[in-house]
Amino acid sequence: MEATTTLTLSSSPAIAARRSPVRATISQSHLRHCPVRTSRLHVAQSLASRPLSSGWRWRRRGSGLVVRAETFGQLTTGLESAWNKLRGVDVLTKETIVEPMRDIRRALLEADVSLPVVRRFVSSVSEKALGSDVIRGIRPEQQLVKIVHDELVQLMGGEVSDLVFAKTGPTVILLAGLQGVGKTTVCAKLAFYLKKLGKSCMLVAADVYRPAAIDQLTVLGEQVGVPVYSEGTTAKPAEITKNAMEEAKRNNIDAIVVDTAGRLQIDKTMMVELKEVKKSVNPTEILLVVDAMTGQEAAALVTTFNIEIGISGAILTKLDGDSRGGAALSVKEVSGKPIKFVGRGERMEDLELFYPDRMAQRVLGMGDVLSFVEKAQEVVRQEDTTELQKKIMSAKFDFNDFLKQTQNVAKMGSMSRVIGMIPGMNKVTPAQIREAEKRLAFVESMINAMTAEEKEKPELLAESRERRIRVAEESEKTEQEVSQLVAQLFQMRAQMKKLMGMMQGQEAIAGMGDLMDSLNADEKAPPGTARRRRRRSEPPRQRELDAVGGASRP
Ligand SMILES: Nc1nc2c(ncn2[C@@H]2O[C@H](COP(=O)(O)OP(=O)(O)OP(=O)(O)O)[C@@H](O)[C@H]2O)c(=O)[nH]1
Repeated sequence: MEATTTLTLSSSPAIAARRSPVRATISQSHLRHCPVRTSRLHVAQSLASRPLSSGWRWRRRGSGLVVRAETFGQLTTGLESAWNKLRGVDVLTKETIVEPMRDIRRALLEADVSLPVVRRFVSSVSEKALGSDVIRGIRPEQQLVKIVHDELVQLMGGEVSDLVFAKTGPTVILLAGLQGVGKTTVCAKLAFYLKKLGKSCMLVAADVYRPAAIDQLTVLGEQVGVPVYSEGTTAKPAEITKNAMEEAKRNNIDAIVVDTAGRLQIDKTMMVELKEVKKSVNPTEILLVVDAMTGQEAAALVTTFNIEIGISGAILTKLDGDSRGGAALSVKEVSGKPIKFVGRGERMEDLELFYPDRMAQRVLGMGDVLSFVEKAQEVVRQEDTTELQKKIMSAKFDFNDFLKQTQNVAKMGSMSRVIGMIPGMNKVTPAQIREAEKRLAFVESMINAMTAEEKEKPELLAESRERRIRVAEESEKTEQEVSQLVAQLFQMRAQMKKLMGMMQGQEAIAGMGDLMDSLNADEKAPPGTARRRRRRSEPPRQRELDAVGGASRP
């Protein structure tokens, strides 16, 4: 009997509104020989007897593998092998760039960038590499990285292409796209984005073929706090949109976002309908929503829609999935239309403007500091930061602060996304990210078992073994794990204060307080025996530092 794996096709909230998760058993051999992407969609489709959006998630039970590749991970690695070929080379010549350019070509093709685009890109980079002057102190591989970076930025449109707003009357944003790419979700995300800009917004349910689409839009509209205009499934989309426009004018609404029906593939009816809507309200923006995981196919779709109805740009969804980057790199070059936004998750805040330069940095594994700072500024209020700095400098950083910081990171997006924005962290593997997420949940469970006083005064836990035992019992952890957590907090206090002190030019603080000593002593001594006091200056036991996950050695 062939080994089988049970797949739980858990669905995302929006799909859950339409159908329950689907469970299936599939043979290992079937999974083994299918590339992940195909088997995921193949499995989903064979089970659900209809093509599903790639918004489904799947994971094998037991010792299975959580399938989640990193956006651009493969492309970044492929490009890196190009730079590595230039190690020891002193100047870029026709001969020395042959191998690196072959690597770049292969990396782009594997990222599902269309061949004509790859050919043009490689020839442009080669020309610039050979034409570039040797700059003193700049290594050839650094020169090539810079040339590739600039070419990637140009390939993706050069600069950000923001939403265009109507000069008078409501701005009309018409969304089109195939089934399941994320149009309805993007409608709500756009409303969320417009509200952040201080603009009033109304959603329009013009997808009259799927009653669930109207319900879904209504639910999402409530979630974002914007009205949803609909006339059910009997009226024509053009009529609905026209009436919605009148309603928006009456209520002085700044922008309306129109959700339209998706199809499995482009069909005449869909195009005729979109042309009628366009004629009835003359939209300010017609944006095609495409799934980043469809690679160069997305670029072809944008071209077709642009020829058929004329579009002003594209919105790339599911960039948080295992997209290889081909869509992001191909759309502008193939269709001539810019990507205006990217979706990086299912939450309403997971829609952001598309910055070609930042995307190029991520592709090159340089992180995305600007987005990181913007995200941090969105979730962390200035006064909280000032308050936090004071607490750090007075070594009063407590478990409430710890919890607040972890929650702020969570608000910035998934751990993999936050890490992806930090330069040099692109080497962090999905397994390490999952480990970090697990560790965070583990720590939060212990903190949540503490009393408000203990969170504010961790010294109480350091001084009282009974308290630590109670927290361990309530959080179903061991006393040792609670002790390690408390020890880590004191480590963090010292390191953060030292770091802050160095940044402000102050002297690093003296060693850890007695509390660490009493804590360490407890660890060693069997329960109930007297505590051994340690000298103040003695650094925390290496085991504590190791327990902090390899914290800096004394
Ligand atoms: N991971 C991820 N999922 C997304 C993103 N955008 C949308 N989704 C999910 O994709 C699935 C389909 O989204 P919908 O908005 O229903 O797609 P649609 O194009 O309106 O689908 P139809 O109404 O059938 O045409 C949902 O589960 C969404 O939560 C994204 O950026 N990342």
